Amino acid sequence: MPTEPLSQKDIEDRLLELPGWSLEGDRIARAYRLSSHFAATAMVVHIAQIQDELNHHSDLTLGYNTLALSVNSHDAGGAVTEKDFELAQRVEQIAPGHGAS
Ligand SMILES: C[C@H](O)[C@H](O)[C@H]1CNC2=NC(N)=NC(=O)C2=N1
Repeated sequence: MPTEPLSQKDIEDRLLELPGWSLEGDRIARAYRLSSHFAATAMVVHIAQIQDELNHHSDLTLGYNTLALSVNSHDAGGAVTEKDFELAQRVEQIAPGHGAS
């Protein structure tokens, strides 16, 4: 996967395909709400599995029934790259199965 920084335009274009995700400073981010603390915790574990598979790791904050992710690429000097969007896509794919919204 390329690790070059994406342009502002590329980031905005890709965010259009990821409802709920936004640019927060130099990171892409999204929060999810779940039905319970256990459901949120289970999704964290699933995300951890994906992150290890991709070797790309978000900052992930677990609340009572919420979780919040933000990610950029320190490999690219803290810029947003394709890898960040790949992780976001993968998390979006599993979110419905966890009842996350
Ligand atoms: C050595 C290893 O490939 C790097 O530290 C990986 C691991 N996980 C990572 N996660 C994120 N978010 N950004 C990175 O640049 C990154 N780099």
